Amino acid sequence: MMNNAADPPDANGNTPPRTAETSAIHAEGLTVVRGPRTVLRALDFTVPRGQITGLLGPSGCGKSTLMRAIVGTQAKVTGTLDVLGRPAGHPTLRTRIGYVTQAPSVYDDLTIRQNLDYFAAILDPGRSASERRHDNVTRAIADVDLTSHAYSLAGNLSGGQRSRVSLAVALLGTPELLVLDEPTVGLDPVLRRDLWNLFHDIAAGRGATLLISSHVMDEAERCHRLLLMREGEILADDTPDALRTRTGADTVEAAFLRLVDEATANSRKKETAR
Ligand SMILES: Nc1ncnc2c1ncn2[C@@H]1O[C@H](COP(=O)(O)OP(=O)(O)OP(=O)(O)O)[C@@H](O)[C@H]1O
Repeated sequence: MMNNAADPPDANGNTPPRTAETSAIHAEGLTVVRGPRTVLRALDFTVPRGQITGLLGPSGCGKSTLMRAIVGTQAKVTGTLDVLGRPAGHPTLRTRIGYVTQAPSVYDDLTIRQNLDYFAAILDPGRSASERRHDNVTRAIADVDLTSHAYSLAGNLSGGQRSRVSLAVALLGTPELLVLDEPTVGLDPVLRRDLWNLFHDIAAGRGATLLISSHVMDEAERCHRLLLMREGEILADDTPDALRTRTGADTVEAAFLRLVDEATANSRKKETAR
């Protein structure tokens, strides 16, 4: 069962601002079991609003599972997981969150505009909404800088353009939270840089919160905050600067490796003490 976090009054009896107002995501003791395995183990973390938080860690550490829990599509989730002030999976969150999975659903035999028209019709159905849908589709295509390709078949696009179509789909409902699962995978350095600039424009321009996973550590440097994961646990929840300072490392990658070594040494010590 998931429960909803409530903030207790402070020493003066005042109720502090609800976590929902200051954070986009708040987790306490978040645990996910998949098949026979506990894939996420009692995670505690907060993702602030209006910033880009990077979710980084090696393949298989549980990034996608965590994202699925946040967007409400993951089974066997226990602990507290609040998203935009509601328990994850709450029906009112559907239009407030944009989610792009690792295997984006872009139809190759439709144009960019037709792809977006299709998803807009699912999100905002009915004849009376057709003008609003048209405007939203035009805006989402412009947001990802694909206006000049709007009538190109998706099958003829480059990898970077396809990623931007998926992002446009996620932007259709003007979501407050964007959850992007490895959006830059397989892209060359120039396209990756362009996409990251776009993420920053979205965060700054709309005050949206972005949670972006990656296993490429140099992308960590582009985030406001980082959640570093390893084997279903969070190793660090901090800014890139604070992480480098705390570990005495020059890069986030080196900081991550030091934290991994520390965690391994600690678990060895615990095993020897048993
Ligand atoms: N249906 C399942 N049953 C059991 N275990 C699963 C299932 N799906 C995934 N897992 C395991 O859960 C762990 C976390 O998977 P997840 O996809 O969340 O990792 P990830 O960090 O997103 O990896 P990647 O970067 O490769 O996508 C992995 O060890 C995986 O083997």
